[in-house]
Amino acid sequence: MLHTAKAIRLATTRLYSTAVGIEQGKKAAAYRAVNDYIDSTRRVVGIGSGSTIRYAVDCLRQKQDLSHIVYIPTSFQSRQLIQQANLTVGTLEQYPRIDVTIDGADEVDPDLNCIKGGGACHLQEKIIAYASGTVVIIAAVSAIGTKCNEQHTYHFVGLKTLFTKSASQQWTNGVPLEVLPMAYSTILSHLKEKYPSVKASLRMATEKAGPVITDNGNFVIDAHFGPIPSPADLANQLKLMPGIIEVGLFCNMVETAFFGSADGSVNIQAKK
Ligand SMILES: O=C(CO)[C@H](O)[C@H](O)COP(=O)(O)O
Repeated sequence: MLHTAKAIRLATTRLYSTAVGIEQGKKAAAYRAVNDYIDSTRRVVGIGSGSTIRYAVDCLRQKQDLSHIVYIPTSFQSRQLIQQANLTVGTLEQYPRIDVTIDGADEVDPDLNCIKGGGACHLQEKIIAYASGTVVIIAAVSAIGTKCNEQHTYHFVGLKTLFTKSASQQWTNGVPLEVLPMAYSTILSHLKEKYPSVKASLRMATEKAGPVITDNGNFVIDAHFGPIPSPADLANQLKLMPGIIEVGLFCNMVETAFFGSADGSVNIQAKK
């Protein structure tokens, strides 16, 4: 009994310190990216979505000399973050071209191709990234623990990490595909036929009955293809399937990725 209580205490402490370490890593990456990339010469800055971007907005909020910058959000969450920090929100309609965008990622490969869309925001994120002169990614270098999102609790080891061979080795929840609701079932069927080993499912909500609905009123399919040696080819193939609106593979878009560790150090990877 005593042993069990001690084991639970130990496990809780470890989990807590790991979670704290992950947050420290996210913060270190975000602050470094802001300090390296956002100065007073910037006019229009894109703000990604997710948990790591919160630290970037927090850092931007504290910079007095950046008050002229207009921030373009990539989601409802992102717009709220900008507004709550009393920063200026703009739209893509007003500012079709963006100087630089900072965003998070679920997995990044050595060529800085990313899997994104863990928060189901990848359609707007990709539009904003494509409109940006420069895209930088921020993430914790490694994460051991649990992460909750709308769909379910993820158990992962080394989720945010540079991987060595090909995309989709750490992020095994699948490549997020934003799909038109009327097409989801036929897309699942086409995916199975075209990629027999794929594990694909409709992302379900936890705080509501039924599927996750994106900010754009669509559904999300998570399609796990196993390791992806050529992410750009896969993304292009998937985009040809009617009903798939956007694929959570961001290829050849990122200039620099910042991976933060619990000790505050940041591993910076630049596009080769
Ligand atoms: O692509 C995203 C949302 O669609 C996020 O940027 C990605 O999931 C990373 O999120 P987090 O910073 O919470 O780890």
